Amino acid sequence: MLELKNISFSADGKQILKNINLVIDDAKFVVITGPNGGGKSTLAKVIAGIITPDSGQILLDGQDITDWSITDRARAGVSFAFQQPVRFKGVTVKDLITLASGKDISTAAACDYLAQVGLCAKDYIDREVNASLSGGELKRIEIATVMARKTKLTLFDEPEAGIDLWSFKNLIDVFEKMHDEIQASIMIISHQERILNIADQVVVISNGEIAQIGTKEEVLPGLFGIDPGCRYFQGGNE
Ligand SMILES: Nc1ncnc2c1ncn2[C@@H]1O[C@H](COP(=O)(O)OP(=O)(O)OP(=O)(O)O)[C@@H](O)[C@H]1O
Repeated sequence: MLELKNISFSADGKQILKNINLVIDDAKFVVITGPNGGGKSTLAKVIAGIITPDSGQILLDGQDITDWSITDRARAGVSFAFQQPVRFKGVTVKDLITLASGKDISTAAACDYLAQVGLCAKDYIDREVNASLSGGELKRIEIATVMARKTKLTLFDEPEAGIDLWSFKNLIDVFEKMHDEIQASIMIISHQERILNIADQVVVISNGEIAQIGTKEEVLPGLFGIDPGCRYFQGGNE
């Protein structure tokens, strides 16, 4: 279980997160949504240890990890898939998936992860994770590595961004499979209605605060009912 207690964060004199209190139970599929600039990515970075909050506590299974480094949090089972994935010059896709899995997996097993994210494994398995990969390819490779890592809590920041050509349904299948197989908590920042639809819990962050929290049945009607003429959320890519 992940617990955030009174998390606040400011930068450049602006309060970006204001006293956030949130509990993510084990094996839950949580979607964080809300208007642009509301503080969603900042919150994910606080959880992953990329930025340190000014005040408040982060507890993972009751243990205070507020001062832990990204590496220590990763070892404790927190993974973060960036909005803009990082490239690793000199490292092949197979190396990256093997590193992520933490054991010496076979080429066939590594290829299986690539196939699940819609990449033809033979075309990618030996490629270097460098600038020659497109943004969408890189994003899918990152999702494959996160699947191989099988961590307790995985954070995805707008996983749908840049993967337009990959059928949206596949992405949803990947998340549902991860959720079912690993019994892990998945926390996804998304504006996509179809991702919101598969959430156990939806958290709306606006202006640095939790504006609403509940099941999709509780939260979605209010969100979509605000202004029927102006749909804030995007439908999935058909
Ligand atoms: N290091 C920083 N210095 C100054 N302002 C920042 C910093 N990081 C974030 N912000 C501001 O904090 C606010 C929240 O940013 P954040 O990226 O968390 O929003 P978001 O909800 O993820 O937005 P989006 O939906 O557009 O991705 C924005 O107004 C952003 O400009």
